[in-house]
Amino acid sequence: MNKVIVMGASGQLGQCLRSVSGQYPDTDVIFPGEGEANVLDIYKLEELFKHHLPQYCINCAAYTAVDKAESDQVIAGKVNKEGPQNLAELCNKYNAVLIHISTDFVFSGNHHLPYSEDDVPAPINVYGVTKLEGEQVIASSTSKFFIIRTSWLYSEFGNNFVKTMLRLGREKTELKVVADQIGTPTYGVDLAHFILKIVDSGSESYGIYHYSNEGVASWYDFAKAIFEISEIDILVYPVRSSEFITAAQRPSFSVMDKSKARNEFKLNIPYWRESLVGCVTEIN
Ligand SMILES: NC(=O)C1=CN([C@@H]2O[C@H](COP(=O)(O)OP(=O)(O)OC[C@H]3O[C@@H](n4cnc5c(N)ncnc54)[C@H](OP(=O)(O)O)[C@@H]3O)[C@@H](O)[C@H]2O)C=CC1
Ligand SMILES: Cc1cn([C@H]2C[C@H](O)[C@@H](COP(=O)(O)OP(=O)(O)O[C@H]3O[C@@H](C)C(=O)[C@@H](O)[C@H]3O)O2)c(=O)[nH]c1=O
Repeated sequence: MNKVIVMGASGQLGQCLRSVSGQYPDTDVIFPGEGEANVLDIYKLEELFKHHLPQYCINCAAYTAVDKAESDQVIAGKVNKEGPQNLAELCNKYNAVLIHISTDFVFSGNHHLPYSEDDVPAPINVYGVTKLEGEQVIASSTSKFFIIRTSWLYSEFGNNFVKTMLRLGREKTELKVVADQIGTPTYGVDLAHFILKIVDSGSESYGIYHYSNEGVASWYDFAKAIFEISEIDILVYPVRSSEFITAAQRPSFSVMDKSKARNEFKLNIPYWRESLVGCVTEIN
């Protein structure tokens, strides 16, 4: 029986993991409460490791407020860099595998073809910089790690773009959504299955993996699909990023190539719209 401990258990992805963990009977997944699993509290973290002696640690804890990070660099840096460093050092000491979640926002967005794991990251906002630092510090602190870069995460849990659109759809009659940022949505429940499949597989092919749903969309396409599937009648206008001003700049293209994950773990990844239908049904 694999013992797995989840950090950031009450966040969106943490809750997705909780919702599917029962489908993995050979894995004992522990979800510590927030008080006992602050990734910046190395002493309490070590107590957790000593007590549970996990084979895997899944790090879903992060500072994810992309715009706020621009003016909150210190705390974003601590959570997204020092947190992973603490966990990597403990995993190394207690011989556990670290599964850490990173982001498409480590890339600049200057590509026109999907980013592979070998492409050089060059983040263009504070959140992306701190997430890249988290990746780098893991790679220099331990060797048994999986870093999963994902993108545009949504689910029935926590805060995300789908839930924001459903709320705005109830409050407004029209909406502007950027059409010049291209990426791929990822259903958190699909990602949670991928993470627990890695654990189940016992794979030692450590390293960085890209994972999102299949396909390509702009935030505008994504919003249109959310309203269509939910049968919400609202006018949605495609706009340029320059017409929707935000504190943080976002990559204009962050589609990721998933062939490494697909081949290594024999995955059949759902197309983004299919998974969106499942999520919206779940929310309704
Ligand atoms: N959301 C997205 O669109 C994407 C997310 N990712 C990555 O996926 C991962 C999961 O994201 P998601 O679940 O959506 O994020 P959430 O913001 O929903 O969850 C993050 C969790 O981490 C917790 N947390 C913050 N600081 C600490 C700390 N010091 N110690 C322990 N826990 C802490 C938060 O608690 P609290 O709320 O109390 O601060 C929250 O529960 C993150 O690594 C993120 O960078 C990657 C691509 C897209
Ligand atoms: C609410 C809203 C947003 N937008 C734009 C702003 C932004 O460019 C885009 C997405 O907005 P959000 O702020 O919801 O999403 P954002 O926080 O940028 O999402 C990112 O989060 C981090 C954590 C990641 O790692 C990324 O992969 C990505 O998912 O949509 C509109 O154009 N119209 C709107 O009404």
